[in-house]
Amino acid sequence: MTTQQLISEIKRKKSFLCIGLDVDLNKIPKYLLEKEDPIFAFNKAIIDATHHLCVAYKPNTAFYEAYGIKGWQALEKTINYLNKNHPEIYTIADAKRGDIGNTSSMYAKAFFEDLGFDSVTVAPYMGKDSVEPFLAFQDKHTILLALTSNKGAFDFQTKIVDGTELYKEVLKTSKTWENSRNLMYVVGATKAEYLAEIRNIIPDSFLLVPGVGAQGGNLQDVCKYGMTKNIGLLINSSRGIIYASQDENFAEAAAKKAEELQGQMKQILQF
Ligand SMILES: O=c1ccn([C@@H]2O[C@H](COP(=O)(O)O)[C@@H](O)[C@H]2O)c(=O)[nH]1
Repeated sequence: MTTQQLISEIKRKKSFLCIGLDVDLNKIPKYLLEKEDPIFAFNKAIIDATHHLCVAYKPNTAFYEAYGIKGWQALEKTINYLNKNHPEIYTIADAKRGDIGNTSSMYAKAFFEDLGFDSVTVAPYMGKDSVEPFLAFQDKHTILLALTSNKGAFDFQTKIVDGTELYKEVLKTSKTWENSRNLMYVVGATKAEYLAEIRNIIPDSFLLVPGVGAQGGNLQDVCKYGMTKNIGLLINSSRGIIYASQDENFAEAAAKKAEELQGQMKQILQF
């Protein structure tokens, strides 16, 4: 999906909500465990109930890899279901990959060609040659970790290196890489106070913003400092939406939570 198509969808749905599909078998309703593929059954119910409220879904691959071959099959079924039934919805493989060039090429092939995701999250630590194999794919996005939502972000990302914070160096340097138009960046909602400075460096790039809901980030603050004329934000909530209830009504409860966030987004987009 192109950036322009994503922007059109955001405007059409009046939503820049991304729902995280982080399926933990200990947290889903017990009756689903009887199904042949409980993870996919859960995802399908969540997608069916929420697809009109969001513009993106983000499965974090850890939650699938943790269940071995069955988990990977459930991930494949989920992305196939989305691409077949909701091709207008943007998909993010939150996999945080990145390695030497030839290995990164294989990661890119796995997520973009084999699974058919629109984007994948990538760690910038190994530098240009570890990221460019992802950027080589046309109409696919590479979402680079910039300033993450966790406390550990202060261990390295905000450290001053050669007179500038490391995360700012990631933003500045990555703009010079081949096909950098295919870049988006992760900035945690818990780091909203950094967004004004981030926007000075990357005024137009899309940001994937996890950390509202369970991690305590604030939607209004993120929008105040991070929104661009083309919105430029995908706000992710995972646990805050998908685990709204553990009863049989879990999908409706998730839709209610998603609707609350989408309602706030709709209001913000009016101004
Ligand atoms: O900085 C980051 C990068 C990625 N994540 C991921 O986003 C979701 C957040 O889930 P919640 O349940 O809404 O807290 C999860 O998959 C994280 O691994 C992040 O939180 N922060």
